[in-house]
Amino acid sequence: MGSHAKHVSIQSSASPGELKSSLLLILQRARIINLDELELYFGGEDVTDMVGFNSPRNEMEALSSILTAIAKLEGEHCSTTALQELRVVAVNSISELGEKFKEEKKVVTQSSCEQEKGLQQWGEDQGVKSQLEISYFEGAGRGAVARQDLRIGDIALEIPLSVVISENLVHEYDMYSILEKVEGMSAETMLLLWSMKEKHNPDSKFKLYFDTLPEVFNTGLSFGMEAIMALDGTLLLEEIVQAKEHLRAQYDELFPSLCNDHPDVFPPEQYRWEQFLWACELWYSNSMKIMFSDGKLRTCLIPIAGFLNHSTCPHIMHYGKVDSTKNSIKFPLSRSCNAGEQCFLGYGSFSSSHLLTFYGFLPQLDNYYDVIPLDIDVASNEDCEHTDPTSDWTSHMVRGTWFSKNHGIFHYGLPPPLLDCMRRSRSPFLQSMTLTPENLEIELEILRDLCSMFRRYEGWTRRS
Ligand SMILES: C[S@@+](CC[C@H](N)C(=O)[O-])C[C@H]1O[C@@H](n2cnc3c(N)ncnc32)[C@H](O)[C@@H]1O
Repeated sequence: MGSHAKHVSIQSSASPGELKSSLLLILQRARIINLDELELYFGGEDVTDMVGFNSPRNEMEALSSILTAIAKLEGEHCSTTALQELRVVAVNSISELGEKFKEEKKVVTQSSCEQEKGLQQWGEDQGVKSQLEISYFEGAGRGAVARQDLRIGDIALEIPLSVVISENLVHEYDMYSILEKVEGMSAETMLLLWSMKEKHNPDSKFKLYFDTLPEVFNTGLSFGMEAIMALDGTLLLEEIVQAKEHLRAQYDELFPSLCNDHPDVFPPEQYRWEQFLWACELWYSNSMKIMFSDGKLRTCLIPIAGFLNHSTCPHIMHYGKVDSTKNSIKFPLSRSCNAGEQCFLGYGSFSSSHLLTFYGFLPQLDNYYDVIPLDIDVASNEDCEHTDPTSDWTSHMVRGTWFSKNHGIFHYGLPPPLLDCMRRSRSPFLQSMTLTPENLEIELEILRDLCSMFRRYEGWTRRS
């Protein structure tokens, strides 16, 4: 790390070129600080491999952290022209990144959004502050569009807690006294059962919200026979089948007994399996995890914010915490969004199979989180743990080698911890990766091992 711990000094008379170079030096360090576990795994053994671009997420987080540091310095009265100019260079870099990883979605002009407008109006009457309006987009349903030019730090949306659907709400309903006695009942399941019934309540406070929800979600959980047949033999189908089996078991544990024991509270016609699945899809694809002022993380449905679509390089990244002074949830911008442009949220670092199973869409751009887990017999690789502290990963995976920076010998675009583990299983006392005949022999063995391992996934790769 030695050479990376240097200070970066910026002259007040720095030229634009010098400012760009300074930003790059700071950015190289910020990228490392903001690496996530997956990026560390695929990154390399040496931090110098990770000072370059790692992923849109890492780049956005790194640039945002630089802006935060600049704002902090300015707050401490260190405001200088050089600092302000550095800020401009960082903001421009974020815009360039946004352009490069832009999600292209066309507005469907012929679809009216009367119901959505009604919900927006209801929200605003309840104290929602919104800089967004709703439109339909090709292949993505509704999405939110900036009403005016929005800059970094602007609040695109602010939702008071009074219109957020969270576990506290269920406590006010008669089903709560029944559900709280059911062993193993979670707050999420209570909310799910509550939403199945509330959807049909003509007097619900959330009637306008329920009216805007799709009748059909089309996530992987409700894929029809044709899609299932097409996915035969894939890891994706395995994920979908497992998720569905889990939900079915959960449903069978609760029904029909709840309906039999309390038909007035759980009318059988509102608690069929298809309706349960609809509610699961609603919660999987529309809920957000929010940190409340008491420090508890709660799964919530947030009307209006639920119209925001996902992007790999979103405008809104840092959300999910209740502002205790305002008792609201704010959605601030991490990159600017021009008037008329769709404003995207980051749902999380999900693989495409997860997005398809639980949200029903595939991202347009390359997904850095698409990984294939590998089963490696760790028992025969015990030496890995003792000889090298950097190889203590217990699970291994691969992803598209085009994401990798290093394709040369000893690397092959594959994750270093995986190769390391395989090398040590072949030669526990291997010292270095030098071009000796012995090492090359080991490399050949490893490549053969990899070939046979990947052959097991051939069915999957041929289909994907
Ligand atoms: C929170 S909702 C967003 C609003 C949604 N488009 C609607 O009309 O209700 C999440 C759902 O939006 C869709 N979606 C979100 N991001 C998308 C994207 N980038 N491309 C396509 N569909 C997307 C998926 O159907 C997903 O399940």
